[in-house]
Amino acid sequence: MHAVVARVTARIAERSRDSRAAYLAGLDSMLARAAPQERMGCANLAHAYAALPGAEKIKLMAERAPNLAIVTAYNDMLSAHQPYHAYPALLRDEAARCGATVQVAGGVPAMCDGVTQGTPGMELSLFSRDVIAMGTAIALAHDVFDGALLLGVCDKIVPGLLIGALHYGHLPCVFVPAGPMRSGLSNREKAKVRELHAQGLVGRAELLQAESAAYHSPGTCTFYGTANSNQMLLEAMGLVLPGAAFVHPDAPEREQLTRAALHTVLDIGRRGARFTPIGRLVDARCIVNAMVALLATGGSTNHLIHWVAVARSAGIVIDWTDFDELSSAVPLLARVYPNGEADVNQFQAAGGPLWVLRELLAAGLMHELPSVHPGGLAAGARMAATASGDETVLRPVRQPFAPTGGLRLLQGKLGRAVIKVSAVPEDRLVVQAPARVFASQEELLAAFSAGGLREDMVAVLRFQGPRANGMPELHKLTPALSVLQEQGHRVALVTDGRMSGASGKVPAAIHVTPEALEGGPLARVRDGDLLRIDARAGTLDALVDAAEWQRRTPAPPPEALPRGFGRELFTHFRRNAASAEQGACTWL
Ligand SMILES: O=C(O)[C@H](O)[C@@H](O)[C@H](O)[C@H](O)COP(=O)(O)O
Ligand code: SF4
Repeated sequence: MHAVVARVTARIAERSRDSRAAYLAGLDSMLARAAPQERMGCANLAHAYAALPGAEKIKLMAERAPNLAIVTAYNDMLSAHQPYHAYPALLRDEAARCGATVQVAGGVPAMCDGVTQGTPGMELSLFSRDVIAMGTAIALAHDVFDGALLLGVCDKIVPGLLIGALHYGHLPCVFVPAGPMRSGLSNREKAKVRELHAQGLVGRAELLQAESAAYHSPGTCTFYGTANSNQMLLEAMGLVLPGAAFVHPDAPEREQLTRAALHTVLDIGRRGARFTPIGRLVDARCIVNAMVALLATGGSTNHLIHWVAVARSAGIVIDWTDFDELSSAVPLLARVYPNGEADVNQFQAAGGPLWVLRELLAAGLMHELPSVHPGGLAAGARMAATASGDETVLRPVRQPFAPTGGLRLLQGKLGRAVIKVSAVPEDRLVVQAPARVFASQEELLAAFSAGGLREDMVAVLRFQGPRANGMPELHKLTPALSVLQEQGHRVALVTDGRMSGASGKVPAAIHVTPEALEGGPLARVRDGDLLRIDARAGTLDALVDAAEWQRRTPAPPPEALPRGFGRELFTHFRRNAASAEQGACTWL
């Protein structure tokens, strides 16, 4: 085991000792209970089974057949989730063949960040994660289940399902992916058309044509953003069938993998050969494996928030210093857009998540752990080829793209922040320039369209944190900032908001904590202040005289509270949200 990985794991386990012990005690008390048929009232059972066909009622009542919950995030709005419409029938059919039953225990909402990007709806996005977690708990609260199949792929949906399922840690759970769409217009070509449009060089019709050629059918979008990072992290945690993530929705193997997921939940159930409740599987080592996989692939910055919340749901406490320390030892093995030209289909063809696991396990950078698959992570990793299928996409640990991971911690006078370095050109890892403060992304884009930004600048967008407006992704800024960068200006973004997992090539210090609304230093920044983002040194500073800095009165937050688009319904989420570094949890 690599010394840094061992040290960080030990520190996390020690820090989490009491909370993890309390979590496991709760899990064991749930396991100690009698079967639902004894433990629950007759009316409860009758209600639970009322809609089942007669034969299945008998299976459950008389034969005590295993009954599995399906928690589904199906809707037609996420291309990645649209295939799920057919999954319950498929799983029901497979369960009947195994003498088991399945019930759709509940559906959870799923927001497509691509649809809401740049719109007020994006201010519900982060908190939808906790709504999904609550929905998962509501589904599993029917409490007549021997295991769960979790149907979700995208950004906040996998974290939300995982957070909810971990609150039922006594259950064996398996994630059931649906796969990516085939490659259309490449992500780089799509980004180019966006930049031309941002400069007024192509019209809306041409832009729409390009976007539609990129996003063209059912399946996950092909950039390595938050959704596809979710798949890599689920593989690293052993919560999905090995190699299941990136098989296309319409491939013949997809149905086999979905049916096999049902067998797997039965195998790891209490009557199966390898009882593996999710709450025991997800321990400090498992969380560290996810962190390592994120760093080794330059995954989404959103997981520096979501996986803190996931870990906490299993009684495990992690922070950005843990990520940063691991990043110093974990090499960058993958270059998938926005970290390179390739898309997730080329990533899969080059060896995919299993190849990454194989390399990281062999190098002692990942813990060899049990998984939902017989033989654990190692057995899954052995399914990968021994050599990379394309060294422009996947490289071995002995010859990585970079000796350190794709995400870094920044800290200094402006607070603590994170930056994705794997997508930023080498000569942009340090940017020192005058601040330009904007009240909103719209204001910045208007200034860009008016031609007012042709200069070196650090754009500061504040009051975008969890408690301010729900911490939206500000990814619509990427084309404009990219154009400025390509014109030779030294530009960067500093914000207490988020960026998309698909953002990348412009240096961005994001998730700044404490957020401006909570007295964070960003509120003291003025136009013209010299700011410095140094991703090499890991610093984020305002080069302003200390006395002057202290004298300053923090800028006031925007008067109007977020209203419309149902944002009023999330007032208590904003009020209760923990900091980004604490996972922006709204339930603590
Ligand atoms: O974190 C992510 O990966 C993003 O939220 C992603 O899910 C979102 O859809 C982007 O907006 C897609 O990128 P475009 O907006 O560039 O299409
Ligand atoms: S990856 Fe993003 S844009 Fe694509 S379906 Fe998922 S949420 Fe929507």
